[in-house]
Amino acid sequence: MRLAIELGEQAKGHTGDNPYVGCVIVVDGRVVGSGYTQPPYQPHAEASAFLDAEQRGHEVRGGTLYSTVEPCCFFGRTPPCAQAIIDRGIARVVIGIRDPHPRVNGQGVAQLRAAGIEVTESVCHEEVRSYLAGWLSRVGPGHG
Ligand SMILES: Nc1c(N[C@@H]2O[C@H](COP(=O)(O)O)[C@@H](O)[C@H]2O)[nH]c(=O)[nH]c1=O
Repeated sequence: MRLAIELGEQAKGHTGDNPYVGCVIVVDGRVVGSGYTQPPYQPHAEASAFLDAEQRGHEVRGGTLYSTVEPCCFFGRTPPCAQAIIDRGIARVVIGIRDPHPRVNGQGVAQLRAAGIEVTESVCHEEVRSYLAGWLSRVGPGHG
């Protein structure tokens, strides 16, 4: 998760109204892909990490995906990350904080769990809240 936070920090200032999320995919104790949120209309952190793994020729099936923020679960400017995670056969998802967006806010986690994926929440959540403080203050107090 600390590596995901470092990656997310790299996107700060380049994601418009979106959170600057970082994502790392691990298979058998090895990082097989990683990424961070691209500018609006371009891949989210999870999609970037999947692309990275693909480009490096690494299999992600059965792996653990770490994301600083709960994966989105609706079609916005990009397709839903939760569905991509399910489709790719990820076995476990670890998140820092929930996405306070009214169309996500726990529904991304619920969708993953309904698909049989183990979800662990609130990992390094204080560090995540701290690096995302700018975005959290824009989306409102008490969120995440
Ligand atoms: N940047 C980011 C997320 N951002 C979230 O995605 C939603 C906006 O989607 P869109 O209009 O497609 O950009 C909104 O809920 C926002 O908080 N979600 C993620 O899974 N990963 C990411 O890297």
